[in-house]
Amino acid sequence: MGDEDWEAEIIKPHISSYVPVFEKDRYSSGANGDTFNRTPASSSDPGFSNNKFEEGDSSGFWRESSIDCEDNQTRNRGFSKRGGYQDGNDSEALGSSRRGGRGSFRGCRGGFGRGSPNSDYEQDEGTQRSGGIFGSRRSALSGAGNGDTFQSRSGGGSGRGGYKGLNEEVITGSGKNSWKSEAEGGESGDTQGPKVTYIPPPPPEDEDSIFAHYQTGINFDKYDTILVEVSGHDPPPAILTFEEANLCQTLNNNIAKAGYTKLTPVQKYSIPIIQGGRDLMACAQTGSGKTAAFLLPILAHMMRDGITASRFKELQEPECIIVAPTRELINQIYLEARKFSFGTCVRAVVTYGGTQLGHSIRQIVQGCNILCATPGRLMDVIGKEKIGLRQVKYLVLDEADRMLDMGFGPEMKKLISCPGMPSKEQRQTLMFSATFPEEIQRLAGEFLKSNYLFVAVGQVGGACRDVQQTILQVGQYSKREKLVEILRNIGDERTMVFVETKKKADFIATFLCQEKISTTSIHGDREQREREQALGDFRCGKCPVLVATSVAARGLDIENVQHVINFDLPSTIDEYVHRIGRTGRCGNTGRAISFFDLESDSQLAQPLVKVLSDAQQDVPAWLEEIAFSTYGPGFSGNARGNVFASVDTRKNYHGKSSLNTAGFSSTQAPNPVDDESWD
Ligand SMILES: Nc1ncnc2c1ncn2[C@@H]1O[C@H](COP(=O)(O)OP(=O)(O)OP(=O)(O)O)[C@@H](O)[C@H]1O
Repeated sequence: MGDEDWEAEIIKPHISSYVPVFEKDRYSSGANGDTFNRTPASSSDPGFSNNKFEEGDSSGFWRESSIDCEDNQTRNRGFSKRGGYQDGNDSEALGSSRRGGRGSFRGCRGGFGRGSPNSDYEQDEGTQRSGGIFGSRRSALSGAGNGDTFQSRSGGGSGRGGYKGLNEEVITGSGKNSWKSEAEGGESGDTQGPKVTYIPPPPPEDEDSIFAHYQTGINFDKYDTILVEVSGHDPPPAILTFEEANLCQTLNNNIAKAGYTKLTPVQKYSIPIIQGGRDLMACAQTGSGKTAAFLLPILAHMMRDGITASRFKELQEPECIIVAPTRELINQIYLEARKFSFGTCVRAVVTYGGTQLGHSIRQIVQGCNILCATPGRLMDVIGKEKIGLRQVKYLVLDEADRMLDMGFGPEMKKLISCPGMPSKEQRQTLMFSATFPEEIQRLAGEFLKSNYLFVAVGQVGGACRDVQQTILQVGQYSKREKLVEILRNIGDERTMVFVETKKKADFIATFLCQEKISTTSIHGDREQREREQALGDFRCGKCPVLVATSVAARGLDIENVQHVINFDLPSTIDEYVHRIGRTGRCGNTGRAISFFDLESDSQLAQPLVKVLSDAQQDVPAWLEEIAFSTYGPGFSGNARGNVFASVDTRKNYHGKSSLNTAGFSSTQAPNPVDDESWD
C-alpha cells in the first residue's frame, strides 16, 4: 500500500495486446438521449465481441484470480473474448429482466458521460500518460456534438492503462514511498514516462457553492444518546453548544451558513480538548462530523494567534498540516477548510498526487496557512523546499489508523523527523478515525504527547447504527446476477458497489453498463482526471452507481448515497466499517448489503457478527454458525456486554497486542498492502 503516485505518475508507457476501439456512433445517445443506439460490431472487432460475459468459463476474465499481477497476454485474451461490449442482440438475450424505467441507460443520464472536449482539463491531454490498453478512449469515446461520451469508458477503460496486467506492477523507481526519490526524480526531470500535467479544475468560488450542504437526517438528534468516553489525564469538560466554543464572529457566521446548528458528540468533546492545547486521538462513527471537530478549533486558534504566511514567498511555512490517505478525501477536507475559513485571512491549500506539481507549487507560494496533502505529495513539496515545517503548530492525521499502518506509517515517521518539524512537545497532534486498532494506537504514541486524550464516541470501530446492514450468502459465480437484481430494485438511488481489485472494478462497471445500468468507477489505476470525473458524475446523480475499490472506502462524504453494496467483502472488518459508512451519514439512514462468499469470507464471519450485533442489526443464523465453527466455543460475538470493546490502549497495555477494533484476534495485518494507488 502507499503506492505513492508520484512515481506512478512517471510510468513507463506500456504496450497492450488488446486495444478495443470505442466508436461514438455505437454508443451514442439518441436525440432525446434515451435511445441506446448500438450498431453490432463486426466479429473481427475484439472490443465488441459477440460473446457474452460468461460465468464458469475458465478462459474468461471472470474466473481470474484477484491477483492483478499475471500474464498480460492471457488476461487480455480472456477479456477480449468474454468481456467486450456485446452487440445489441446478445445484450438483449442477457438482459431479459431489464426494467423498463431503467432501461435505455436510464434515459439521458444513463451511460453517457459528460462531454469532454470542452472540459477545462482537456488542455494537457497530449502530454498525459501514454494511453494504455484503452488508450484510444479520448478520441474514440468523444461524444457527438452534444459532448456526450460513453460513460462506460470509466468502467472499461482505465486511464492509467486499464487492464495493464504485469505492467502495472512495473512502476519504476526503487523508493516507492521515498520522498527524496520522488522529489528528485519525480516530475522535475525523470524521462521514463510522460509527465503528469493534470490540473484539477478550480472549485467554484461563489458563496452558495462553497456553503452547499446536505440536510442532517432524522437520526441526527439520536447522536446525543451515544455514549462517549474520554480517557487520559484531566480532560476539559465537553461543550454543549457552538456558543460555548467562543469562536470569533466570522467562524460563527460560516458555521451558520454551513447549516450547522448543533454539535455532534465528537465535536462536543474534541473542540474544547483541541482549544485546550491537548493532543487528541478521537474515534467516532463514520459520518458524524470529525472534520469540523478538528477544523473549527484549529481555525479559532489561528484567528486568535494571528498567522504569518505571506503571499509569494518561495518557502511557505504553514501553521497547520492535514494529511489523509486518498486524494479525493484530502480534497474534500480542503473544501471544508476553505468553507470554514471563508472571509478570514487564513488560506488553505491542497496538494495531492496525480496532479501537476507545478500547479500545486503555484498555489502554495500564493500563501499557505493550512496545507492539506496526501503523504507522498507532502514529502515532495517539502523536498522541493516549497514548504517549511518550522511554524507547524497543528499536525492532523485524518483516517489516522490508515495513516499509521504499514502503508503510510513509514512516510508519517519521515514527516515527523523532517528537518524543522517541531517535536511532539512543541506541536499539537490530532488523530481522527472511525476505527483504531489497538496495535495502531500503540504506534500512535510516537506521534503524540504522553498525556494525550482519547475520545471514544460509542464503540471504537463500531458501525454507524443508521446503516441497515444485510449479509447475503452469495457464491462467486452468482454475484453479478444478484447485483443486477438488487440494482434494478433500487432504481435510481445512489449506490456504491465495492469490489476487491481495480480490474474487477473496471469489469463490473463495464458489465453494469452493458446491463444498461448507468455506472462509473473509481480506483487507483484511473487517471486523476477520470477519478474526479467519476466522482463528479456520481455526486450529481448522472451515474447513480459507482463501482469502487477501497480507495473510496474512507471519508468520502457524498450526499444521498442510500446504498452500499459489498460485491466483495474486504479482508478486514475495519475496512467494512468504513465502506458501509459511505451511507447513513449525519443522521440520515442508509442500507448496506454484503455478499458473503463461503469460500473466501469465512475469516470475516466472527468480526462481522460482532459488528452487526453491536450495531443492533439482525445476525443471520448461518453467519453465526460459521463464526462459531471457525472460532470455536470461546466465541461470544453476540454478547453486547462492553460498549467499549476496544478502548484507549493505555488501559490495556499488557498482553493484548493482537486485538483489532472488533475485539478479536487479528489474523492479518490491519491494512494489508495492496496494489492500490491512493495518494
Ligand atoms: N454539527 C453538524 N451539523 C450539521 N452537519 C454536520 C455537523 N457536523 C458535520 N456535519 C456534516 O456531516 C457530514 C459528515 O461529516 P464528516 O465528513 O466530517 O464525517 P466523518 O465523521 O469525518 O466521517 P468519516 O468517518 O466517514 O470520515 C458532512 O456533510 C458535514 O458537513
